[in-house]
Amino acid sequence: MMVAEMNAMQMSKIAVPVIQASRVWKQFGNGAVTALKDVSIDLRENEFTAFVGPSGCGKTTMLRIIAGLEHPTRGRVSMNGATITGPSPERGMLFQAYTSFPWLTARRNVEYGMKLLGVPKAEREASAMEFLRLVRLEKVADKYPGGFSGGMKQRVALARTLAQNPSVLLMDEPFGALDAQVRWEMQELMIELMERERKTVVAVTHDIEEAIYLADRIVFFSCQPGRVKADIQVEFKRGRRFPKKEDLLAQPGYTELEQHLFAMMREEIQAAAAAA
Ligand SMILES: Nc1ncnc2c1ncn2[C@@H]1O[C@H](COP(=O)(O)OP(=O)(O)OP(=O)(O)O)[C@@H](O)[C@H]1O
Repeated sequence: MMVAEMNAMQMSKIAVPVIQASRVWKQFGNGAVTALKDVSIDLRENEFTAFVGPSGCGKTTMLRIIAGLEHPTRGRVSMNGATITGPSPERGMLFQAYTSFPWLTARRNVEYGMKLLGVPKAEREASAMEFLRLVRLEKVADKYPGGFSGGMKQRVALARTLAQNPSVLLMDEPFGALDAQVRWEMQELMIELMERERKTVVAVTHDIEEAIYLADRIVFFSCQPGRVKADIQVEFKRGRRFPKKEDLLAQPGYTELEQHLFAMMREEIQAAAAAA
């Protein structure tokens, strides 16, 4: 096979959309609120996409539609060509609120989803420990999360979601409730997981710095109604992910992208204030 052909094949494999949202509208309250207006987004395999934008511009609604927790009023969202009609273990969801069960140990929390999927006991026990090791909680595997810090609880939730082996991971402000240092540690852990697990990830975040650090691509939503204002490939990373956050900050192009995103955010906030 010729090199050029191989490259074309590899390219098409890399570019294949896992999730395709086409011309999605979402209205609430019998049309009183248009949360999304004609939004089309393709999410590609092993790509980390951040949904960014001011409050109330439809980021969470779009994420919930991809999860199958909401249905579009118009338009279609599909995964690998099949229309999404409801939640599926193929699409794991991680919320801001810690979603671990306090009455189960960390290990049982991680096993829980696998149990629902019918994974045999021995396999789920081994797998739970593997994922707890991955999020560095193996030493507290048999403790109850009630006594854990926020970061630890969120790592239990992350391990539980990953243990179900979703090909798409959807995160709604996953680190929003954590303090700055823990948030930073979680972001670096996410980079490590992306390299190891090769998932397609979408994260809603208000934090521009977090979006630039984690994402290969940033979809910026504008408000009233929610639309895609900009779809930005984070070109300056040139496909690399940075295990240490400070290494990214030193890259040429970082500051320009940050300034651009802040300027768009200001524009949107001012437009919303003028419309109010
Ligand atoms: N279940 C619902 N019923 C009525 N209106 C809703 C519902 N869910 C969302 N909305 C409205 O849809 C719009 C978009 O909300 P959404 O939560 O998707 O925005 P967001 O960008 O994620 O905001 P935030 O960043 O504050 O979470 C808002 O005006 C919101 O009030």
